[in-house]
Amino acid sequence: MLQLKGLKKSYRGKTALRGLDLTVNDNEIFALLGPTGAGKSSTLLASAGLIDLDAGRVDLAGRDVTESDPGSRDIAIVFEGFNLLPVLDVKDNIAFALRSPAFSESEGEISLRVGRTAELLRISHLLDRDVDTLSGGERQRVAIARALVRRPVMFLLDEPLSALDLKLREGLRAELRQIHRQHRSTMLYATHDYHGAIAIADRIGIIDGGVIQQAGTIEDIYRLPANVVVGRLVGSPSMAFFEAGIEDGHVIVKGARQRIPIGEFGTVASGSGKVLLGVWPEDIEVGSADAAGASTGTIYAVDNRGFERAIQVDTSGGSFRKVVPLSMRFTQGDACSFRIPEGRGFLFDAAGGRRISQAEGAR
Ligand SMILES: Nc1ncnc2c1ncn2[C@@H]1O[C@H](COP(=O)(O)OP(=O)(O)OP(=O)(O)O)[C@@H](O)[C@H]1O
Repeated sequence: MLQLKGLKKSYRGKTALRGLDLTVNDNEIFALLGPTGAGKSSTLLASAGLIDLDAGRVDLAGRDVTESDPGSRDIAIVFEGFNLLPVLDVKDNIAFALRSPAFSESEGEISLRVGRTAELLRISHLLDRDVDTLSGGERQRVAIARALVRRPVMFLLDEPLSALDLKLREGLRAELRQIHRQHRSTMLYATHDYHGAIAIADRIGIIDGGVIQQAGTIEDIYRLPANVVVGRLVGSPSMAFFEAGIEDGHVIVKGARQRIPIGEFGTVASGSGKVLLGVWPEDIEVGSADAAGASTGTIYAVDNRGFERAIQVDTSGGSFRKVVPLSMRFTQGDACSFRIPEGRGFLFDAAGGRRISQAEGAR
């Protein structure tokens, strides 16, 4: 549905996109997950034709639209700021795009479509209200209705839910999925919220530094994370990294007791030298300080979540965060043990951050 090739964009010398490639398939919800300044908005704006690119090509539904103006692209975009028109009431805001010269609908048809869309988003009771009297959540629904009513071939949603409280966010996310199922629409959803991305998306693209670092299902990414950037942006908590070295066919983690045979990581591109050992925190075993054969660390922080505890463990090779059951009664400053089970973990180039081991994480 959408294919971006080699997109480059700088704003007054500040590079936002550095040769970005991305494919969004027909009928999928694709989440663009990345930190602030990663290039998410620029990617969406470029797809919609709202910024001029320095280089690259945008194909929409099999057609090269790189030089086409935004109005002819049949894309609807919902921004974080909602972009509603304060002088119009809700129903005229929703109807706004349908009254443009690109549509030739009668007022009767427009009213019917606005009514149906409002029902879908449960805002029928708000149709006569001025938009500046609405709550943030209501405004967001109106903004989505306004995009949806056009039935575009594709939706671009830029952090559409970040201004809402958790409950509203979860509710609207479920509704977006529902709308997606009913309309079989294609959505590109930009967010910096990991939980939000995995909850809504069929596939995810990890974006940082103006390029897609990795794209795939969340399972694919967990199984074989492409690089350190991906490890740091995926997971909750994200991947743990330990400074390590390869010596005599073993991976030796700085300050730790374990010597892990290199064979456990599959084929490894480099036979010696400094590496980073990345492990999903769920795979790390932690226990009391006296556990036999384990390495030791210190509990730096404990975050009690009522039904579980999130701990941060400092070790000589690096620190990591992990969720443990409440029955593990760690307190700040305690010593603890940690162990990386066999067959878990990935090796990354210490300088460039690229994954150099080939074995999939056994999950
Ligand atoms: N109009 C602009 N003028 C100058 N620099 C800009 C402009 N728009 C974006 N940038 C810069 O380009 C880079 C990418 O910005 P972009 O808005 O695409 O990132 P983002 O991932 O959407 O970030 P956020 O999550 O904060 O919205 C950032 O460094 C940003 O400061």
